[in-house]
This record gives sequence, C-alpha cells and structure tokens, in this order.
Amino acid sequence: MAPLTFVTGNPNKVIEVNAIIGNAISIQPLALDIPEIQGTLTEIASDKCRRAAHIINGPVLVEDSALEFRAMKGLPGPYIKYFLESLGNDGLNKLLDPYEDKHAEAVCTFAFSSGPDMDPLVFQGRLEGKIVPARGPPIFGWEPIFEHNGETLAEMEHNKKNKLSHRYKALVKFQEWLSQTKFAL
Ligand SMILES: O=c1nc[nH]c2c1ncn2[C@H]1C[C@H](O)[C@@H](COP(=O)(O)OP(=O)(O)OP(=O)(O)O)O1
Ligand SMILES: [Mg+2]
Repeated sequence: MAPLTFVTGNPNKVIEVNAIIGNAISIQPLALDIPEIQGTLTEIASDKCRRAAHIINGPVLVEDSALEFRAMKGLPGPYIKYFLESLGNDGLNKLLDPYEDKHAEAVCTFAFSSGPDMDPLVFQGRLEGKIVPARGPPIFGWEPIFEHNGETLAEMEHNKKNKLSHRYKALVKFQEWLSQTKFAL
C-alpha cells in the first residue's frame, strides 16, 4: 500500500490526520505552499488539489480549513488564516464585539485527486461552536477561541477533539468513500 501524499504547509494538520485515520491510511506529508484562490470552500479545495496533483504527478490529498462567523454571514470563512495572522485571537474576538451572536462553524474541506487532470472529490466536515476570549494553550490556530460544549478546542484533550472535530467528520467521509471504491492506495 503506497502512502498517499498529503500536501500541506501546516504540521498540525498532519498530526491530526495521522491521529484520526493513521491506522487506516498511510499518509506521506509534503510541505508545499499551494496558491489558494477565492471562492466557495469546494472551489478552493478543488483548485488547490488540481495544482497539487500536477506538481506531484500522482494521487494527492489537500485540505482547506475555514472559520465562519454567523453574525458576519460566514466570514472570515476561508480567509481566516490571514485574519488570524493580522488580528490574532484577540482581534478575532473584537470583530464580533458589535454582535450578540457569537456562533461559529469550523469547516474542514478535504479534496482528493487520483492524479493530474482527474477531477478532485471533496469531503467536508463541520463543527459548531462559539467564539470566546482565548482559553487554553495557543498551539494550533484559533483553537483557544473556539468553544464547543463548554470547552475550547485548545482546552480539549487531543483524543477528544480528534473524535468530534470538523476534520474528523470530513475524514470519516473520505474513509467511507475509499472503502467503497476500487481505488487502491
Ligand atoms: O482545527 C483547527 N483548529 C484551530 N485552527 C485551525 C484548525 N484548522 C486550521 N486552523 C487554522 C490554520 C490556519 O490559520 C487556518 C486555515 O488555513 P489553511 O489555508 O486551511 O491552512 P494552512 O495554510 O495553515 O495550511 P495548508 O498548507 O494546508 O493550506 O486555520
Ligand atoms: Mg493554506
């Protein structure tokens, strides 16, 4: 079983993907920074996957993560990385100051292509929560400000996050597809 190349510049994604489906699928991480277009989550992940498949010249998995604030009609969405880099977790909280509604959804969109010019397949998972002042170790992105059932993702045991997260839900769908297809990894 050849390992599946997972193209990402984010080591925390690699750790989580291995923790979630490492038993079932062997992943070969490759740290490339692929350009990300603007568009829907599906369009962004699919485009990233096509670019990666051309570079790898073989089967490839990519992932794009978004954070949607309901009060802001889904923004920052896929642009959360740049909002987080510029504003920090504190600034993201301040963005929601004018609104009573702190509801947010974390969205994880994987795209898989079996090779260059093969249409990517998309597998998405969502986790509901709310944006709160930061609590817990600031190790991975906006984990300290995303609260789910009373705990921020930063406070949550890794094992627990990896059994309920947006990334977990997306990977369950990917694994289901893999088990039903003739595609052999
Ligand atoms: O479960 C998560 N818990 C907390 N924060 C998270 C999570 N998942 C992604 N994040 C952060 C990382 C980045 O600031 C942004 C997504 O941006 P995104 O383009 O998908 O990731 P990236 O550029 O770091 O890696 P990649 O090379 O795979 O595109 O949200
Ligand atoms: Mg990225």
